[in-house]
Amino acid sequence: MQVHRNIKDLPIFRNAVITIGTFDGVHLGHCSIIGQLKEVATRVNGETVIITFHPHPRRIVGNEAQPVQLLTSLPEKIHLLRAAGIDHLIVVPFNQEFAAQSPQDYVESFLIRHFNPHTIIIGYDHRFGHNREGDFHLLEAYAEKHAFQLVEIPGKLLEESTISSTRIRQALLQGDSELAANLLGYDYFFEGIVVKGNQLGRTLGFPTANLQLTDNEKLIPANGVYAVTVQRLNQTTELRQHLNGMMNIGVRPTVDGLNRVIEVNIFNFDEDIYGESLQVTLHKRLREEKKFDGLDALKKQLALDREASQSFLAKTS
Ligand SMILES: Cc1cc2nc3c(=O)[nH]c(=O)nc-3n(C[C@H](O)[C@H](O)[C@H](O)COP(=O)(O)O)c2cc1C
Ligand SMILES: Nc1ncnc2c1ncn2[C@@H]1O[C@H](COP(=O)(O)OP(=O)(O)O)[C@@H](O)[C@H]1O
Repeated sequence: MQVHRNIKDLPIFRNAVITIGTFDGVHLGHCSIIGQLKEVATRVNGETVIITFHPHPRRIVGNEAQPVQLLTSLPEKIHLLRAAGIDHLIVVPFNQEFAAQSPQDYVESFLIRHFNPHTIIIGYDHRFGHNREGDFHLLEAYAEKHAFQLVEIPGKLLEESTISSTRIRQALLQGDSELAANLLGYDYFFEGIVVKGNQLGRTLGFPTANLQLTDNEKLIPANGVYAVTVQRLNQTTELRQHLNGMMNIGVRPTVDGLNRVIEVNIFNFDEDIYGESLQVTLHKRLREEKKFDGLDALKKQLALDREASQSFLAKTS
């Protein structure tokens, strides 16, 4: 897959079969659109082209008090789309100027001029241009004159599909990581750098790597204890070491209850990994975070959590 970030420097596409969207999460709903894109491209001997925007448009033109938290960082999205077998990904820098284009300019000066589409596959509710005034009907008006095919993803399919980035975000925020995984088609993951905590973990017999997420727009799932796998990247060899563990997301009411932290205890592991980067995949939420009556009670629970996590991971690996 070729990734293009400069609209002014695009190749000439062969029968571009295009879809447009933010594709946050690259979930199963997105995958069915990608399947359709590939099918058409094969039939017309064309290339599959996805146009996406970065930053997320809702971060630029949205008026939400809480900025939208994302399921995938840009590098993760690129990785997932590459794995899905797309030929070209165009990452359009989304800014006020791009958002302010009239819908007519968007179609003529952006879509047609730069992509000369053979086919555009788009949801019936897709909106574009200033104030999201452009819609499917406007594209239809251009289709004949500029000789491109317009394929509508039927509204019925979109409405009946229970898969949406919003629903997956809600599932993760409510602690339903299994539902999220069923809709994503993979287990949710994030990446972080190991930072110093208050060095209490090792005295409990459960050292925990405290993580600072690499991408601060990434969604942090609900507080609680999770069975996880960890990928540790060896910077020199670029090999990934796969490890099992358990993770707590929360404020640790037993010890301080102040800041929200993400911390992972890795099983059968004893190395100093401060400053390293870990990718953590959530496999199951085991329980809520609780306030224990002292550190001994917490330690006993951690031993039970380790058993629960190990037995869950043994079943799934
Ligand atoms: C799997 C796991 C579950 C945890 N569950 C709780 C909990 O329910 N309540 C709590 O107060 N702290 C919980 N903790 C956090 C511990 O209090 C924390 O790891 C300990 O204070 C060490 O902190 P440090 O890494 O800053 O040294 C949990 C930690 C892990 C790794
Ligand atoms: N099994 C393990 N799981 C997680 N971290 C470990 C483990 N063994 C050693 N470590 C190292 O110890 C650190 C965690 O120890 P801890 O006492 O909890 O300190 P901190 O409060 O700084 O996180 C990790 O950042 C890592 O460098």
